[in-house]
Amino acid sequence: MEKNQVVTFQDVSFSYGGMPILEDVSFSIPERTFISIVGPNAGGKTTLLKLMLGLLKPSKGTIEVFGQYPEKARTRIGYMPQYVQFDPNFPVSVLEVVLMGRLGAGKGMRIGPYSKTDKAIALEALQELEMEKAKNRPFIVLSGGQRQRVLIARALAAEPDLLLLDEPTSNVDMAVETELFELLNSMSQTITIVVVSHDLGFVSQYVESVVCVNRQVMMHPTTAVTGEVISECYGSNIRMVRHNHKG
Ligand SMILES: Nc1ncnc2c1ncn2[C@@H]1O[C@H](COP(=O)(O)OP(=O)(O)OP(=O)(O)O)[C@@H](O)[C@H]1O
Repeated sequence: MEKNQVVTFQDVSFSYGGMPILEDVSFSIPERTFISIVGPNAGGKTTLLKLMLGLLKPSKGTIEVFGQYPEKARTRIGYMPQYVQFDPNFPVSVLEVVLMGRLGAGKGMRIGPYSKTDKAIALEALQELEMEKAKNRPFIVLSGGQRQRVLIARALAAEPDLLLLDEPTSNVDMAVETELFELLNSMSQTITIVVVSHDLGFVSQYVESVVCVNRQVMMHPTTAVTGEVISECYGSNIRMVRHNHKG
């Protein structure tokens, strides 16, 4: 059966001030897929996610998420940014960090105490990432990898239909990275997952398609990612790291 498109970019260009970052970008992401955005540093990967979230506006072209303007669809999106700062003088607990994911969930922003349902969903998300035992610990005392799991749990607590993760495994070891990608892979049976990664060799074992971002955007099924495609995406400055495929 033909899948619906969750994200559609049509002839999109974007500049920061006068500096062009993306030019005439057209691609779409079908529902219930697991894809990765790859490309060289400063190629525009984070910018692409911010456009999907409606945090940035294109200078040209149109973007639709779930058939709406991105900012209207935001309550259906879970987002884990690349960098998250927490004030060490404000020792928020792990559970409180995950509960923040409930603030934008459902019908829109709201202020007020968290409900029992919010707490149950936040705990479930922590369980999924095997971090429930740390729920009362201050977030700032966690290791980099543990923090990353908690931040993924926060994105999941929004019960998103589209999950955007910006370099979610940059601080975790290979075993945890593998576990996380297996979890994301199984979650992509029901929701759409987009992961920004530097490690094309690793993500190729899990994702169905890669979106190569380097001013232009090209989408390829993982099976069609050849050496030629890689050098087109990264230019000649690429050092490929080979990973052993499972099975
Ligand atoms: N707020 C901003 N103002 C001006 N320029 C910006 C801003 N944010 C990003 N840029 C520039 O836009 C370009 C693309 O940045 P972006 O963060 O999208 O790249 P990226 O592919 O995610 O990079 P990386 O792999 O290093 O995380 C870079 O040259 C960056 O310096």
